[in-house]
Amino acid sequence: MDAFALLSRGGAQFDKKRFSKEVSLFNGKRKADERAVSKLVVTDELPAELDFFKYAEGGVHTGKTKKSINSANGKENVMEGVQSQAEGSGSEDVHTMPTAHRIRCTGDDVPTPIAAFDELSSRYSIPSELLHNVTEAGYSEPTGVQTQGIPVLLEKRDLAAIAPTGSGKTLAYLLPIFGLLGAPVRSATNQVGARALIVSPTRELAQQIHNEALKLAKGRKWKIVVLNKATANALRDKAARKKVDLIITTPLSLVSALEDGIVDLDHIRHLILDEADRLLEEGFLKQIEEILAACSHPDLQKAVFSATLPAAVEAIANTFLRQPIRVIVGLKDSATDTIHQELLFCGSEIGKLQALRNLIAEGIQPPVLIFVQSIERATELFHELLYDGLNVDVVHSDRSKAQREETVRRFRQGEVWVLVATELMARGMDFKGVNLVVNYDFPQTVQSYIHRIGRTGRAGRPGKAVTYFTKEDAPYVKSVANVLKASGQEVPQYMLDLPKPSKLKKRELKRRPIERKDISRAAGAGMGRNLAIKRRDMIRASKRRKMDGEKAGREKEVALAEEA
Ligand SMILES: Nc1ncnc2c1ncn2[C@@H]1O[C@H](COP(=O)(O)OP(=O)(O)OP(=O)(O)O)[C@@H](O)[C@H]1O
Repeated sequence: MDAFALLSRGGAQFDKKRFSKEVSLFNGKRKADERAVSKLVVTDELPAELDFFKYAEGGVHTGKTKKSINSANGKENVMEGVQSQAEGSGSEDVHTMPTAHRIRCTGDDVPTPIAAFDELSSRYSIPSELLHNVTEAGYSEPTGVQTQGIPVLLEKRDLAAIAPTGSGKTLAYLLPIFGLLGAPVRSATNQVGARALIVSPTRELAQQIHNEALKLAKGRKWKIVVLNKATANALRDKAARKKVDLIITTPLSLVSALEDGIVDLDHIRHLILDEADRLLEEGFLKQIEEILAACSHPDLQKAVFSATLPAAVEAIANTFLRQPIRVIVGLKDSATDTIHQELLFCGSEIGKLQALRNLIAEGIQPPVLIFVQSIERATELFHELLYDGLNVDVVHSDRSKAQREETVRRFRQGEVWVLVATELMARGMDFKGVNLVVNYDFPQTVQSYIHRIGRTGRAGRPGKAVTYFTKEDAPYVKSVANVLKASGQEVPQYMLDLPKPSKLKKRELKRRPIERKDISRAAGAGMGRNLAIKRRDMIRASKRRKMDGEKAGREKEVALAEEA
């Protein structure tokens, strides 16, 4: 289908005349030679540059047949195939899913899964308005993680849920929370304050969860608050605080609200850690410990959710989960199988830029998300693509909250077709129609790879992910190549034969990304002097315009705040 028709289906409007240049770009009508880029030769054999390892034989790994991107029955079902498997000791209950979901479930007294949302009213007295809102959202049947996760949470059990990106984990915890919150408390004397808490690693994700929660709670008078400066101010009023039912927050916002004494977690009964493996990593762990300590209710129910949960992090989770039930959908730490994945050796930084320009020249379907490893590189690549005349924007943590929100909004609406992003956008963000993810910079961990590419191929839709690597990344390629292999994708054998990185090297990479040549320097390298000067001037002018725009925006914000 035509990319623009596809985007317009989601309500976005495109002025093809005004953006005729971009339209031709995205439709692949622009001649490749106009772009003065040399074509990269994609090879299945070990590139000479990588032969310093002196061991790998070339050839495509053909041990597995490639899975089709759509499910075999053509239904928009997130999961396919039945594969239930016992894990752990024989004393644990193991559920065999009667439906077409690959689920492994361990723990004591595992609740029976649901086959349909309707069952929730008879089994758990879930209010009809809630189920009506589920139907209104277009969810006709529960996804794998929902079939098992929802009853586990409704039976007030602790839960560790690991399910692929885009498989509906948000609803798997929101629906039970609303089911357990009961009727909204209206009388001031009975109000105790927040009874449920959802923690997510980024503001953007917290905001997205908030939007989903509002949709699901439509018609019910629960007070749902996403913590930010404005709401924190409002919560200084004790009476306002008592009215809150559910708080959604990042760890940092919550800890500073706790320190300011404007949030009280004594009555929290349900705590969800979304993207739990990220939250339990160094950097967030201390804050999570503070939050756990502040949730002092004896009946506190805790649940962790993620698409990835490495064993070491799960061990940390198990220190605070009480007799948890563990639900794994699909293969643990694997990519969603509706994503077609490619790994591309580009030789050098110049090669990466050429590869991206080739890809664009050949025609790509927006929306496209491009990941880089740092704020500087995001800015550089953004300016390169802007210079190329693309409808592009950039999002990273150095941009103001208002700018970040606006960029995300415009990307969702289809007003921005290519978004350059840092790791900030890698987790949880639900951009429904993303057709392509490009890992311009090789991800620092396998988990990062899985989450980044998981921005496409969501809710059973097909998607594509291309990952570039250079000689410098070669030591880390094998782990990602194994993810491709596990998802049934074709992988050149030499990638699988590369040596594993040592634990030390992995730790180093996790701490600090690989040093790379600047994108702008790489961009200038292949050009004539005059072209390079012209390019530099254009980028400078665009930076100036952007800074002027941002300054004006900030002044407007201040003026508005003062008016308020
Ligand atoms: N039962 C359902 N049927 C169809 N679509 C659903 C269902 N439940 C959720 N979805 C849709 O699936 C998409 C992905 O859901 P969600 O964002 O919760 O995924 P996730 O598993 O949390 O992904 P990630 O690991 O990336 O955070 C959303 O657009 C959501 O609206």
